[in-house]
Amino acid sequence: MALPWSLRSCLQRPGVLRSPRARLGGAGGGGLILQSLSDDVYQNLAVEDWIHEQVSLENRQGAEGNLRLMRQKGIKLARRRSGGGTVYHDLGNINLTFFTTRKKYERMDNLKLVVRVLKALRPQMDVNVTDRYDIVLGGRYKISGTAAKLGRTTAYHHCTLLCGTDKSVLSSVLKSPYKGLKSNATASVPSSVRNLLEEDPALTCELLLEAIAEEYATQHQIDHHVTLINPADEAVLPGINNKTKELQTWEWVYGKTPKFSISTYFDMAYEDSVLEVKVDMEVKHGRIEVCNINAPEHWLPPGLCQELAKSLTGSRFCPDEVTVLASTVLRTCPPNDELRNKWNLLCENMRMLM
Ligand SMILES: Nc1ncnc2c1ncn2[C@@H]1O[C@H](COP(=O)(O)OC(=O)CCCC[C@@H]2CCSS2)[C@@H](O)[C@H]1O
Repeated sequence: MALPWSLRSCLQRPGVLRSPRARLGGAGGGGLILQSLSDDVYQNLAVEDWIHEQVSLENRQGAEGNLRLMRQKGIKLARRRSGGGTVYHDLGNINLTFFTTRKKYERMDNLKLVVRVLKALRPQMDVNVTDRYDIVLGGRYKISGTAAKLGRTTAYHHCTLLCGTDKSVLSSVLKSPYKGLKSNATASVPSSVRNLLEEDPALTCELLLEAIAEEYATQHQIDHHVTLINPADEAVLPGINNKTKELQTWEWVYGKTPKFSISTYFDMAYEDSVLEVKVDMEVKHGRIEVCNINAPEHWLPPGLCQELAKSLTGSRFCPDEVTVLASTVLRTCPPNDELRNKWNLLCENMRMLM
């Protein structure tokens, strides 16, 4: 079974995520090509899970990307259940999911199908599958990334296909703002990316989806008909909305983040001076386990820095938590306007770290 889909802008970490347009093609015997009507990453990931789990039962990921920029731009963060690195999705990116039995799971065959379609559409186009299952254009520009999930008896392989994605957003949100970030998480492998539309403006997502579905049907000798699915339709996919909700929980999106540490500093402009603040944090499963904040002693009493560090310890690595904790600590602080201004400035800078 094959499922193509695209997503509204979002960043997808391994271990979760997805977007709008989707189709799937069936494997062996009968087969099916589905296309998701939704561009919501959580709904589309839920459909994948749902389909995978219906056939059998049976994953880890990193803390990459610029979360602050994503919040500013309204880009959602999702975690998928498969492996691989962090990828960016928007409506200019096609996602294809190939569901098979575990025995018939063969990523190279699926990717070759996509390459065959591209070569049939544009014979001059130099597209190849690399040994790490990327599809590259001109020998170096990535147009597709791959990830997979293997169950006991079933499996799925999914891949992206960059058609007309906003590359400047892609590269800016994937760049970590932390200079001193260390983690044992599986790191992404950054590549130079390219859109198929840059090669030929006629290669739209619609045209590509149609051609891939057609080739899939021919290769698997199944009906060419593409079945549209609504990932909110409980009648067709019982339990799907709970799955979608689960994929949106803090516990799933952030709580599964492997341990990482940040050792950084920021400069704060206060009146006529610039102050350097040093911050060290260890974060496990999305919660701050160790926190040290060092601001110049002549500027803010060390006790106040320690108070903030203490209250952040054990809390979620999330700017909203800083706001709540900061106002709680502020209530115990002497009613001194200068001190309060400095405190607010420090807290705002701590928020911006997250
Ligand atoms: N959408 C998209 N397509 C292709 N390449 C991308 C994309 N977004 C980012 N990148 C580039 O790939 C690297 C990460 O490469 P890396 O090889 O580390 O990870 C992947 O490719 C994972 C692919 C997951 C595919 C799933 C299929 C359906 S939903 S998500 C990143 O730093 C960018 O340079």
